[in-house]
Order: sequence, then C-alpha cells, then structure tokens
Amino acid sequence: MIAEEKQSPAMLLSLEGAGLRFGNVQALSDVTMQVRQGEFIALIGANGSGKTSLLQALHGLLPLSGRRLVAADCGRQVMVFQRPFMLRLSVWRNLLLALWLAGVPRPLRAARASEALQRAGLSSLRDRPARALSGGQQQRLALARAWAVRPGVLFLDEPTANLDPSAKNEIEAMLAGFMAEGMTLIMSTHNLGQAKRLASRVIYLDRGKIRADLPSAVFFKEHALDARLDLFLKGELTWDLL
Ligand SMILES: Nc1ncnc2c1ncn2[C@@H]1O[C@H](COP(=O)(O)OP(=O)(O)OP(=O)(O)O)[C@@H](O)[C@H]1O
Repeated sequence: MIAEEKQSPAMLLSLEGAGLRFGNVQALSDVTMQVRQGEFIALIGANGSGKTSLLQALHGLLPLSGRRLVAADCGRQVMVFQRPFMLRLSVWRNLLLALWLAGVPRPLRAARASEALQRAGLSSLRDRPARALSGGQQQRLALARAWAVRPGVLFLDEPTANLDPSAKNEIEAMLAGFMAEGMTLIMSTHNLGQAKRLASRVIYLDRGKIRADLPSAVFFKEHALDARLDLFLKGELTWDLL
C-alpha cells in the first residue's frame, strides 16, 4: 500500500522575530509565526495582550522590527473591524463600490454583489442606507463585502463584539461557510467558545508574546501547559496579574 503523502498547505504570510512598540509600550515582542492556506486562526488573550496589534502587523498596517514575508500567491488581504465602516450609501452601492475598488471588471460586479447579499441574507435590504442597518446586519454586510472581493486572507478584529447571541450565530455561520470554501481567516476574539467552534488553530498572546500556538483541538485539551493561560481560560487572570 502506498500511503498518501501529506503536504503542508502553502505558507501565505509570516512574521519572524517581529516586534512593535508604541512609545514605551512593547505591544509585540519576538513574534514568529506563519499563516498557511485554509487555516482559521483565532487570536486570544487578555485585554491589551496584543491581538489587534498582531492582526494589524500581519496585515502590514504597522511598521515592525523583524521580518514580515508575504508569499507571491497570498492574494488580496482584507480586514473587517469590530465596528464596520459603511459609506453613506445604500447596501447595494457599498458592495458595488468595494468591487470597483478591488478592480473587479464591471460586467461581473452586479452578479457578484447579488451573490454576496444573498449569502449574508440581506437581499431584501439592498436599497436601504447601509448606515441604517442594525449592528448585526452591518457586520454581515461587511463580511459579504469582504467575501465579494475574494480575499486570499481575511482578518477579523473581534467581529462579534457587541452583537446579540442571534446576530453572533449568523456571523459565525458565515465565517464557517468561508472556511469550508477554503478561505484563510485570522480572527481576534474574547469569546473562547467561538474560538473553539470556528478555529483550526489557536494562538494565545500574553503581554505581546505568543505563549501558545496549537491546533484548536490540542489547545482546548491541553491548556494546562501554562499557568497564566490556565488562569486566563478560567477567567481568573485579574488586573493585578496582567
Ligand atoms: N496606537 C497606540 N498607541 C499607543 N499604545 C497602543 C496603541 N495601540 C495599542 N497600544 C497598546 O499596545 C498594547 C496592545 O494593544 P492591542 O490593542 O493590540 O491589544 P488587544 O489584545 O487587541 O486588546 P483588546 O482585547 O483590549 O482589544 C496595549 O498595551 C495597548 O495599550
């Protein structure tokens, strides 16, 4: 019998010995990690541990020490924020504009926008002003807009913060669908259940350093590896310990 050779998926992005300072705050120190095709990485950690900084560093928005490498076939990188930015236009025009900015040829834009709206369950709201949508609907539109431009890597900064449980479920369902299609996702979250439900890999940050970087199934089984991580997961990492 010939065993199938398992090849690791292609590397899309990596940081080597990356550091980031804001004045006298060391937001990230000595971060080395790779992002591979098709992964769904959850970044977890206490407030101020560096999750947003790491997302922005990976996305290339912040100047770093160390090295950041982007593979030639990484594709477009898109970031969705906790509070999505909507233009003062209809839902439909927000989508069309994103497709235009992404260089999608005109004849493809309407079909792509319709498909994205359908995916987000927003077809009936296409002519509404985007800013008049609820928080959950705006976040679904932000995800639809990101999906429409076919990102190689999608960054998500606490995409369900401030949403009610049903809106959270809808967002999670969309993200699970993206992953099933092979999209590469990196998300910061304070919701450990969400990390467990969605992520294939979990990175735990503590004071700007990566303290654990494990497949999700291993992470949630073996978190006793680190006493502070254990406290964090139990919700007992108090301010005096931070
Ligand atoms: N623009 C900035 N100027 C100064 N300090 C900053 C800036 N952005 C982040 N920091 C600091 O860097 C550290 C890491 O912040 P970061 O926002 O990355 O953490 P986080 O894990 O995303 O936090 P939270 O969970 O509260 O969103 C914190 O000490 C924060 O105060």
